[in-house]
Amino acid sequence: MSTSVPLIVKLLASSVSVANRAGKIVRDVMSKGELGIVEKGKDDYQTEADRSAQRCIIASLAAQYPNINIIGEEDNPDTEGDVPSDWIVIDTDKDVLSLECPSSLQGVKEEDIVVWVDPLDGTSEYTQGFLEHVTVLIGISVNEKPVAGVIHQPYYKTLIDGEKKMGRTIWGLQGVGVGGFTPAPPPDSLIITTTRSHSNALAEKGLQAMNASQVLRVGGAGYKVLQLLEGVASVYLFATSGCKKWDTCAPEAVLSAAGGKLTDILGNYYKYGASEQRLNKTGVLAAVNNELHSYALSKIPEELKELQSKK
Ligand SMILES: Nc1ncnc2c1ncn2[C@@H]1O[C@H](COP(=O)(O)O)[C@@H](OP(=O)(O)O)[C@H]1O
Ligand SMILES: [Mg+2]
Ligand SMILES: [Mg+2]
Ligand SMILES: [Mg+2]
Repeated sequence: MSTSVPLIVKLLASSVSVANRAGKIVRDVMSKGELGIVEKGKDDYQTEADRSAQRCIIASLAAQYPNINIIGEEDNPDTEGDVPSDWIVIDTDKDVLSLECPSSLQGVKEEDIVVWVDPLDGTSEYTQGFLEHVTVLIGISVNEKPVAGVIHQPYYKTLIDGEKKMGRTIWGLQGVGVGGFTPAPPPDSLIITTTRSHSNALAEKGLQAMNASQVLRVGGAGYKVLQLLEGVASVYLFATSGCKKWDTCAPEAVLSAAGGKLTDILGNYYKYGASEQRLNKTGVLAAVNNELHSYALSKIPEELKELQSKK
């Protein structure tokens, strides 16, 4: 049966299943309490959860899709050894597997795809106990465009028949929409969501220019995009460099499948080909619809745009 499922749909269904497994790894590392923190650079950390979740995701997808280029955030010195067998997930999410593939994506081949993996988005928040901000991101791009993605939130709590369930998985597919949660309209006033742990003078300049009624400072690109989709914030602004392709690929795919838009602060889309530079040099501006995105873009000072484009 699965041979008749178009590649993009099957890959998205695999990504949902493996993101759930990676989320469990993220919770298990925290429960054990041995985070194994490594400082990669200034304000840039990696934990055992980042390393293990990435090994789980890449090993699982590479085993099933050998010709897809999969790029993960972490340089894993320990990828050489065997990945534990219970980390290799070959299940596919049944609901996603039954989605109708849009005609524009039906002929996609493994060679056309680049998958961007952020095994743990919001590492600073993870180490500081802001666990709700943490997400696992798997972004699927075709010919440089994010067309499908998964945002898994390992610490999201729900009660099902009186029983506590941990984690939820949100997916998006171009031309189909989003699933795994209920989107909500944006707030009535302008509420901006932005970085909690990576601000600088340029980022603050951008925020000031927005003249927002409220600024929410939270961790992770995945969580900020969830706030847009759930009507908690109107605009996500990070008017400086620092985010990378693995931070924005899945969030952009999910947001655009829901009718939203994620660009740099000049209003240009990022490209997700394998040879693109990892750094999103010119910042992030995102909103749940084009109108809010254009409004926010019009408020960014020209001087700030010029400064960023020259960097
Ligand atoms: N100056 C910087 N240096 C390193 N990473 C940065 C950064 N600014 C943003 N990022 C990365 O972009 C993601 C979202 O950032 P923020 O939470 O500050 O909005 C985080 O991903 P990771 O947690 O996956 O590394 C964060 O590390
Ligand atoms: Mg990181
Ligand atoms: Mg990240
Ligand atoms: Mg990360």
